[in-house]
Amino acid sequence: MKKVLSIAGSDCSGGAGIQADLKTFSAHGVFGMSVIVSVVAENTSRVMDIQDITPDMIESQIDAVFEDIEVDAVKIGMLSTQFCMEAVARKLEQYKPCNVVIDPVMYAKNGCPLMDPDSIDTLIKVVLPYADLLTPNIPEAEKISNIKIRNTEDMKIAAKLIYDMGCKNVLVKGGHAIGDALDILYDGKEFYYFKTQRINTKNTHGTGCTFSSAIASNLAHGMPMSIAVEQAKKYITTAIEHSLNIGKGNGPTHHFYDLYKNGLNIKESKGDL
Ligand SMILES: Nc1ncnc2c1ncn2[C@@H]1O[C@H](COP(=O)(O)OP(=O)(O)O)[C@@H](O)[C@H]1O
Ligand SMILES: Cc1ncc(COP(=O)(O)O)c(N)n1
Repeated sequence: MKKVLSIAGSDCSGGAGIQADLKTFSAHGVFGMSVIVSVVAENTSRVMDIQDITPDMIESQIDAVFEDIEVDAVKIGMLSTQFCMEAVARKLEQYKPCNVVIDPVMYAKNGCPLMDPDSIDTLIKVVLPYADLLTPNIPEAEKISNIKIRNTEDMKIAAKLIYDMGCKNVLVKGGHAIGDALDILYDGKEFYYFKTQRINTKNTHGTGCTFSSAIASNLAHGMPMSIAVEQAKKYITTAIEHSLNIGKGNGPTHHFYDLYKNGLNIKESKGDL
């Protein structure tokens, strides 16, 4: 069985962070593991409190996994401060895992900040170079590339600028754009386009977490990057189509193993199952 590690924050309401990652791993038939970087008291509407785990404890958790278990892919999510980033980067340098997918989480869907804005330089200089794939959404791509993204051409310019900062592939996600949900992958040579119709729902809590974990799972299964993204796009689209009206804010997406195994072809009604 392939083994995939998530290094991320804990979302007690279950829709994003480590919890979304582990659900996605199970749906993809990989063995999921988790290193908790921050404990976030959040729900579908707001972030109430954040407690960062100490850098020593982050490093110990990563040691505990790597000294014992071969890791086929790593997904990295919320890294709230420079100190968390440096701890994770030290361990990436030490263990040199393959298939590292980094989602540079900055805000929750409800707009609450999850990363200290002063840490952006550390994110770029210390963490980003370890990414086999970096998966910024549009606001994150704007912050990292330092350009304004207004259209597809701007997404491509940002992808190139971010690629030049040292990651091996960049996927600029268009969930925050208007119109079709278009994501653009750049591998330093070519652009690949992944497009679906926009689904009319507010229940998109955890979409970025789920998407990056699906990609990491597919890479662990041995898929080449563009195929891993293509398949993960199908997974996240179906998970959004069947997203759940849980909570008062942005509800979570739906992870359903049979949905994936059976070619994403399910008969159940949409909404709460
Ligand atoms: N309403 C939607 N309909 C269809 N796809 C969506 C929708 N919202 C987000 N997506 C897709 O979900 C994935 C996650 O993107 P995004 O929401 O931009 O990430 P993040 O959670 O990091 O903000 C992308 O593939 C994006 O295109
Ligand atoms: C612990 C944690 N990590 C990440 C996100 C962002 O989730 P997303 O961008 O996928 O909606 C979140 N809300 N909470």
